[in-house]
Amino acid sequence: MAFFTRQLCRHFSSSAVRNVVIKNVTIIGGGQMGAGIAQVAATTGHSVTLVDTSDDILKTAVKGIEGSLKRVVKKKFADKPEAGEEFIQKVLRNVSTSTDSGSAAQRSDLVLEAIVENLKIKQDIFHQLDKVAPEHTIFASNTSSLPITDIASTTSRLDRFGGLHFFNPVPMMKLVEVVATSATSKETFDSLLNFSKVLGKTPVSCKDSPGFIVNRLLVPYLVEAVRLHERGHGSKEDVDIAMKLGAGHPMGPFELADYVGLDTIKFIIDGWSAKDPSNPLFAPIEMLNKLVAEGKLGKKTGEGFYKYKRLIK
Ligand SMILES: CCCCCCC[C@H](O)CC(=O)SCCNC(=O)CCNC(=O)[C@H](O)C(C)(C)COP(=O)([O-])OP(=O)([O-])OC[C@H]1O[C@@H](n2cnc3c(N)ncnc32)[C@H](O)[C@@H]1OP(=O)([O-])[O-]
Ligand SMILES: NC(=O)c1ccc[n+]([C@@H]2O[C@H](COP(=O)([O-])OP(=O)(O)OC[C@H]3O[C@@H](n4cnc5c(N)ncnc54)[C@H](O)[C@@H]3O)[C@@H](O)[C@H]2O)c1
Repeated sequence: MAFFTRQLCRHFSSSAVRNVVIKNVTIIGGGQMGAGIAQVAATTGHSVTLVDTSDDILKTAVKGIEGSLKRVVKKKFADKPEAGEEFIQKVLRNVSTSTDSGSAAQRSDLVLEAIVENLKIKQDIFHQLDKVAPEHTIFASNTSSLPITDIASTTSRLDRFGGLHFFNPVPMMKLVEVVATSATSKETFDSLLNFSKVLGKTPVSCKDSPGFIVNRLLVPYLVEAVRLHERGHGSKEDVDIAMKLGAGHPMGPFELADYVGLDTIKFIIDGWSAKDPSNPLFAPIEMLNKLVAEGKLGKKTGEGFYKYKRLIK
């Protein structure tokens, strides 16, 4: 009963919070996803603070954003290099960096987390930020596989908490899965939906179910590709060619796994296996575990299933 009363109070205390127009955004985690989301949010005129654990990581993240903007500009401003450079500088002026998530959150309409796929770490950070962020501030996670309800559970703003699941590479991929838990308010959900549209993305609505829509279908596919190869039924190269030319995918499953990051894929499979240990789909995958143990995490470290000359960042 006490728990129920507490939940009701939370809903009442925030009933004054209407649709939040998101202008100031804090993004926690300046890795592949956080940097990509920061880029898109800054390009669409938002004021973005990108937070990570060290200035060196943040420097690399901003360099990555600049590199990605150069690729965009090469096409968009093909005949006007000066206008292209001006565009890049304008976008970069919208991005600031910080190693202090607390002070960044104090100035934010939205705090979006894109850190390592680990429930405890995500819970801890939101628990801390909940104490300092303004009442109207919406919290969201970019998790690939963890229940938003579990991540939100360490905060007192269950009605102002949702999922915003972007896809890699963020500047190119049009989809955002907008996830509502049973406690997410309609105002919060609408604000997140609207934010996704302002970023130029196409949002779809998802329930807080494992893997939402895309990963619930993509992860079993990827896992089966690796097992097929482990059984000796096809080389990595042939599996990738087959899925590109036979199924029209832009990348084969091994290329995609390297692109996403093998550590992230291992976190997802291990997490789902812990929740559903008898499901053979999520049993350990020897080849994947070995590569992760060796620090071969895919394109971001220069080697995964394949070797890469050029790193992502
Ligand atoms: C396995 C999954 C398991 C689950 C794991 C969870 C994952 C997660 O939760 C969900 C996901 O994200 S799932 C993953 C979902 N993701 C997928 O499924 C991705 C599937 N792959 C693809 O859609 C395409 O291969 C790409 C769009 C990545 C590249 O296109 P391409 O034609 O094959 O190769 P290209 O020639 O290199 O690039 C062409 C042009 O694209 C542009 N551009 C590219 N990157 C850019 C960037 N970062 N910035 C700016 N621009 C960028 C640029 O204009 C470039 O021209 P440039 O002249 O070279 O500068
Ligand atoms: N890689 C993908 O294709 C993809 C796609 C969609 C969603 N996601 C999800 O996005 C999240 C991030 O994935 P990624 O691929 O960008 O990972 P990444 O390893 O590239 O980046 C994670 C970043 O978070 C930083 N970080 C870790 N703990 C932190 C903390 N306490 N405070 C601040 N920064 C911290 C790390 O230093 C790193 O820079 C994960 O939850 C992942 O499941 C990944």
